[in-house]
Amino acid sequence: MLLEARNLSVAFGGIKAVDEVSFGVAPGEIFTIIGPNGAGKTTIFNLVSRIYNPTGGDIFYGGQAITRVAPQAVARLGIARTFQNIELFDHASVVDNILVGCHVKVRSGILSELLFTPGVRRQEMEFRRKVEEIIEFLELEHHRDAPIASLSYGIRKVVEIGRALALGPKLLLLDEPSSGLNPEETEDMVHWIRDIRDDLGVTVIMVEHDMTLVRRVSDRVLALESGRVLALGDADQVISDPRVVRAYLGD
Ligand SMILES: Nc1ncnc2c1ncn2[C@@H]1O[C@H](COP(=O)(O)OP(=O)(O)OP(=O)(O)O)[C@@H](O)[C@H]1O
Repeated sequence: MLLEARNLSVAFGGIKAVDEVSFGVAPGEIFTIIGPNGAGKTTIFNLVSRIYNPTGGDIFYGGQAITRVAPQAVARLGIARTFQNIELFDHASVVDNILVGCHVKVRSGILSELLFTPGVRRQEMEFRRKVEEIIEFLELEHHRDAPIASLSYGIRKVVEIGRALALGPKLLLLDEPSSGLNPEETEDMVHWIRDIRDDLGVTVIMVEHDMTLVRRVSDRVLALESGRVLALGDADQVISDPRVVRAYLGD
């Protein structure tokens, strides 16, 4: 397994947002977490990306426990994410926003960065090349120099994915990739998610409400309700599970 959660729990003021949740994600899988509002989906992302500390259980990545490592260390290990509400620099260009993603991974000292040593310069060139590759991959050429604020919501979501890819991740966490998108943009998103896995070999875990998207791209699905596992398995099987249908209808 590339990522494994074992009996993962977190409580906020006595409320168990995530309660003894266990699941594993295999390399190359597209794994989706579904569930009604407040079920604990984003909280699981915040636990994996180490924004929250669990109150119980463990998280393993490539067999190594990451339950207590710092968020920056998680990024360096190759776990990247996007957010439910896009978090980009609105007045910077597409190129510059994606470039930020490259810098998350570097550890060159502040002094060598200030002096702009040959090593740093080489690295900067390498980053620029990487950004161009991502821009081409995500077909953002037309928007490369545009400030984020001037772009449609759909394009911004793709840029945010580009920034996450700049980290060179093995695992990509996508928080509601279709939220705020129109049907045409959602259709494009289906293709981006598949291409990221098929062409770049990146394992994807996503949180998603749009069941058409979930069904079309997911290998396996984890359904949560009130912080607990309701169902886990094949996408079609979980989506049509009567307990899952009931949980959504009660939402
Ligand atoms: N930092 C926090 N402090 C207090 N409560 C929190 C915190 N983060 C999450 N929660 C609570 O944990 C529960 C799960 O929230 P979470 O955001 O994970 O749900 P979700 O399944 O992602 O919902 P949605 O579909 O609405 O995004 C909710 O009751 C929420 O209020």
